[in-house]
Amino acid sequence: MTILLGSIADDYTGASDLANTLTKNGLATVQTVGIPDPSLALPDVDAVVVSLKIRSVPADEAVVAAGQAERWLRDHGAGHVLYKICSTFDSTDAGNIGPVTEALSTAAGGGVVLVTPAFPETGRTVYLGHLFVGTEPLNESPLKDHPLNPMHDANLVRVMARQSRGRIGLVDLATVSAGAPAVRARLDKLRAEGVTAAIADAIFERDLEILGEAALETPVSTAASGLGLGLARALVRSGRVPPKATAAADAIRPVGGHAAIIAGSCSRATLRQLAVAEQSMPVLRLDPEKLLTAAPDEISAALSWAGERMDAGPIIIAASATPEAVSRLQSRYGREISGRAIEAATSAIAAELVARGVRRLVVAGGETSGAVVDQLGIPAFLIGPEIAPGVPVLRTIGNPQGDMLLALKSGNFGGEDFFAAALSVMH
Ligand SMILES: Nc1ncnc2c1ncn2[C@@H]1O[C@H](COP(=O)(O)OP(=O)(O)O)[C@@H](O)[C@H]1O
Ligand SMILES: O=C(O)[C@@H](O)C(=O)COP(=O)(O)O
Repeated sequence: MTILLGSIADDYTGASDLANTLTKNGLATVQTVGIPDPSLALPDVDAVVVSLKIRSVPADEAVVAAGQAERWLRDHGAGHVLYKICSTFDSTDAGNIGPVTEALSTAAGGGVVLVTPAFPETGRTVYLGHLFVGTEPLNESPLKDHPLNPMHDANLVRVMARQSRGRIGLVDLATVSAGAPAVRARLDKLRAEGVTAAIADAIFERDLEILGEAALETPVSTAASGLGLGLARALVRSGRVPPKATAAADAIRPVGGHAAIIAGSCSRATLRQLAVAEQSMPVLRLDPEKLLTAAPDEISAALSWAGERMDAGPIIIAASATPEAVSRLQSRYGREISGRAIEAATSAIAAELVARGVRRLVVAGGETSGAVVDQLGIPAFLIGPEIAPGVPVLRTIGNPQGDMLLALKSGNFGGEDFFAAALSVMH
């Protein structure tokens, strides 16, 4: 297999979001969970997105994992490697967006790395280095209350500088609007000034097309799905993408079995989606404190509840809680400990539901999805049709439990009827 574009995603929902964008923009794409085992039969694709679960781990761990994935992607032909981060730049000051970007750039021979979380289709825009989520600056958006990576600064040049050894520059909107040659000239100037990475403004898709064209001439970029759109379109325009039969129809073939939804995201969007779904589906609200203090009991109670309802239709099990409840729990038990314990419990519940016949599974939350997919041991996914911007249907490849359909929903994504919409295309 020789690929044109490689990506390392810092979480699994983000990986499926990017794989969806690449597929929609003309690249046959597969999502792998970690570096694929050589025995795994992958289809012939233009792009591979290696999903890692490194968004919230110590930066040095993330650097090692991303470096191994980069080598695999380069060995399989990738001329450009995109480090897929969150469109809301989720990371703390000790986060790894800076360190991983620097390590990938060094491995590829240096230069200025273009960095942009812009993803206009989901309302993420960047102006003068400041990230907006819809109409709100990042630090006033719901991301200020994220359970693991609360975001308190919308100025990404500053955020990235706090995580980086090198200097961080800006490619402003006026330069982007002037076209790819102007962006290249700006990167050359920044490089001469000793800058190692630059936040790029982008508001419209055409900005991302320009940035994609400029980035494709460099070995590494760091971005959300928006730049994926630009890179994919630039590759297609270059005539280097061989024609292929579309795999979307194959990816959506029915799998039968029971259907379940597991939610660990505490985002405003997920809380609303749960409230809406509660009107038409059985929803079990887990007791988050019990998941920390008496997990086996709470898990087996949840499984009995599910067992009584699964034959009749889809069920939802959620740990999700309001920002106030999350912060109460965290102040008692610690942020990291609460998050990891709840992930362990939700993934244990998901695995047991699959053992009892669930074959269609929707997971809400990036960290939660990572924990669930790891627990199930799924090695890779084909990309099916889009349910909502950034969320495709996924079909397992090489799954020990047999073929399953999944949707890994980023906490912030999807309309208020997302859960019903997802199940309506997963049969
Ligand atoms: N009630 C709760 N209290 C505290 N933390 C929670 C609660 N419910 C879920 N969590 C944790 O919050 C984190 C949510 O992150 P994630 O799954 O990535 O969602 P999102 O996609 O919204 O960022 C996970 O670590 C999850 O275990
Ligand atoms: O870029 C995005 O916003 C998503 O692809 C993503 O990574 C979201 O992260 P989670 O909300 O943690 O799933």
